[in-house]
Amino acid sequence: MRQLPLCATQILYITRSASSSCNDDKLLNAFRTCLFKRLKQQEVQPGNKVSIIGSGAVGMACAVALLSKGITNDIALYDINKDLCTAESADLVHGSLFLNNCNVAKCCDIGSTRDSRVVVVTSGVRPKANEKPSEVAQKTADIIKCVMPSLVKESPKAVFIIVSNPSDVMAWVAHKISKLPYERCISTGCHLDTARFRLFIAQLLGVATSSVNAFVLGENGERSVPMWSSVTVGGVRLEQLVPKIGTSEDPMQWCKVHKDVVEAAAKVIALKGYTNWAIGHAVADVVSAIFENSNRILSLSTNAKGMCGIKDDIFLSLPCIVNKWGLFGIIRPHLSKWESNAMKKSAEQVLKAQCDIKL
Ligand SMILES: NC(=O)c1ccc[n+]([C@@H]2O[C@H](COP(=O)([O-])OP(=O)(O)OC[C@H]3O[C@@H](n4cnc5c(N)ncnc54)[C@H](O)[C@@H]3O)[C@@H](O)[C@H]2O)c1
Repeated sequence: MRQLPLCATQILYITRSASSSCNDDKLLNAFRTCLFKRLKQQEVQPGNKVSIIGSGAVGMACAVALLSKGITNDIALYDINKDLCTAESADLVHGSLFLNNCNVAKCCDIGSTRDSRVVVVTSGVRPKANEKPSEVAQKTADIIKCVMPSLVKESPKAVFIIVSNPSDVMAWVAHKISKLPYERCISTGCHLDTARFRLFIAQLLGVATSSVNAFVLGENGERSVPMWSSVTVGGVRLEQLVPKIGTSEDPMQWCKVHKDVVEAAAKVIALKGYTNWAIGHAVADVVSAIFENSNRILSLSTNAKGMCGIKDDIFLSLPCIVNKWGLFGIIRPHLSKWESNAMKKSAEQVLKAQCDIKL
């Protein structure tokens, strides 16, 4: 039996009073507080300019997804490798006729990213053979530390989406360096892991990916947490059919689906050296949720302190309400005992990686 959160007790108290109904303001406010933590709303940059930092495989996949889906027609590319940046922007802008008359500016200096509505940070390094993950993380953190102050100076009201890996730790580095408010400094976190999770379940069941409702939360990596207790297909909770779903006691061993999610990127990297297309679409989806002021709920990495029993300032994926302000709120997940333990391990993993970074 899961414990009721404090605000749920408050709801019970209010409903005991006469004539309360679900459109009662007091009751609704208590209910919203129970469901999600609300973040602040601050002035944001108008327009639809998206700056992409890093014109490598991921940066360009983001650009192509944003342009081909018509999410923006105004992109600025910035990369320390000026030739690559010049070539990629020219190659894309040659397709302007087919891409909403798009403008793809190459930025020889960070100044050209000025007044971006969204800044997508993909600059990083690819791991060399035998290089430790902590070494790659430190090199990437040094890049984030180097670019963030100027990016924020040029676009102080932009929403920053950190994609560079390890993305939870890099979003924390970006926040520490920039002091941006949490609602405007996020990482794609487990948004792609969630998409893969929904896809793999859908493939097994023979239904559309969009008809599987599910979330992967926690660390973006091996310690991500599949929310088996809330997976629904056509309104049916899978846990009702397989009570121990996802755990070691599950006779159907659905945990293999999550193993596939965790190993998905490595399998692609083993064959082509990197992943880019799916993350490009995941980023474009987050940007569209912002531009459309959609209030859609996506699994993004944000400061998780105070949620799910987490006591440290760490970035982890939680179901986030996304709108024009960036993050509008964070859903308070109701976790099973198994999920709660897994979240704790996820948090420990991120904290350990974070402590290894020299800021
Ligand atoms: N979050 C996710 O789910 C996810 C998925 C895939 C890849 N990634 C990460 O995205 C990042 C980029 O991957 P990639 O395959 O595009 O790598 P890449 O090597 O192809 O591109 C990285 C680019 O960053 C540029 N760069 C380096 N230092 C810079 C600086 N100081 N300023 C501007 N640009 C700089 C490089 O010149 C390079 O062009 C990596 O950290 C990767 O691990 C994250």
